[in-house]
Amino acid sequence: MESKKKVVIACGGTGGHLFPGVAVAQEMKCRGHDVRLLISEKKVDAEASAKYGDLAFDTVPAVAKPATLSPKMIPFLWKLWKTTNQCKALLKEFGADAVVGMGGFTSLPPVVAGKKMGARTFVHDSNAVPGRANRLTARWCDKVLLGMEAARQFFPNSEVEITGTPVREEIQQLPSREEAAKKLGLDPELKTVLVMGGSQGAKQLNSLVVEASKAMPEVQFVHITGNFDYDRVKAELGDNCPTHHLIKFCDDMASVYAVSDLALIRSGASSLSEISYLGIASILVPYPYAADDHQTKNAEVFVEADAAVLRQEADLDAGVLVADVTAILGDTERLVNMSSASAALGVKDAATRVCAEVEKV
Ligand SMILES: CC(=O)N[C@H]1[C@@H](OP(=O)(O)OP(=O)(O)OC[C@H]2O[C@@H](n3ccc(=O)[nH]c3=O)[C@H](O)[C@@H]2O)O[C@H](CO)[C@@H](O)[C@@H]1O
Repeated sequence: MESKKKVVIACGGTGGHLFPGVAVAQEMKCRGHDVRLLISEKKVDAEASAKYGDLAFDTVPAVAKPATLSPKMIPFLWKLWKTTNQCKALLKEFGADAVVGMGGFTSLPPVVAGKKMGARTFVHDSNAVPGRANRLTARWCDKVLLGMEAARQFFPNSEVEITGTPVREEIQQLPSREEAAKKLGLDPELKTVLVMGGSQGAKQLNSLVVEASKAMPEVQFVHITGNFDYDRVKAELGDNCPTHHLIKFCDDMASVYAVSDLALIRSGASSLSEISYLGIASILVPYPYAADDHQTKNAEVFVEADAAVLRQEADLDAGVLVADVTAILGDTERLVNMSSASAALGVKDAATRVCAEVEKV
């Protein structure tokens, strides 16, 4: 084994940053290193980290960058400075050798603190168009680790390694379809569609799926609505849809993936890394307000590989959804081909690759 390292992984703000961070931490721990995860104080981070009691989490304030000319810029810079000092204290107490930032402005202060204290610094970006915080830190951090080749062009002056985006341990080892269906109260025999709107919610998409599913009673839906939209979607669905199952927040994605034949989801990078790891075909509906429209660019990678169908929310109605779902699930050869194309995009050893880079410290 490489010599034991003390590694801080900054991964707060959203599931899309937190779960790849957990995956890196799990692999680091397996390899005998000491790991601390820095997440934000947001409820979403508390909820998402709750089941990983064997990992050590610390919280730091969430830092979100306002528009450059906004008057909120001054309080932002003040908070950034204060949080960076807080991170410096945490890093010093832990004796960190390396800091890995998984993206977002919440991971900026820990990476800055790491740099100032002489630790090795890494940023990982999982999107086709990298986030702004990562583009900023990439200028001086030791190495930029990327989920997708498409993002390389944004870092012409950095040392770059394409590692793929790590996937949590439990998703690497799914239960059987029957076991998972039993756990979730589903029918393992029915063709099943996973619906997931991502961290920013998906009110319109949620409503369209409810309307579409009523026209496809032979298809089973596992629909993760997000905490905020659950009651509204439940009311829209009514009581007569036994094949449409709603989940507020899912802490057992492994079971959900194990029963899913098709994913109808946003194109957030972590969800994409998971469905490609597992070889699941998809209909992708990018979050329309994502920074630099990066979810469309993420989705395009999957569409170009014939692993997915891309639908912009503005062009979507229930009829289009019914047609897409029926066409894919009704054509076994197409479903198998899309699933294989999805699997070909998955990077099975992404966590190992990230750890191997950090171990070079
Ligand atoms: C709106 C927005 O800008 N979102 C961004 C955010 O990800 P965001 O968190 O929105 O979405 P992602 O698809 O990247 O990640 C969602 C993660 O949460 C998990 N999950 C989801 C629901 C649930 O109930 N339980 C659960 O465990 C999924 O399995 C997945 O691991 O950061 C990503 C990584 O930079 C970006 O690609 C996304 O575009």
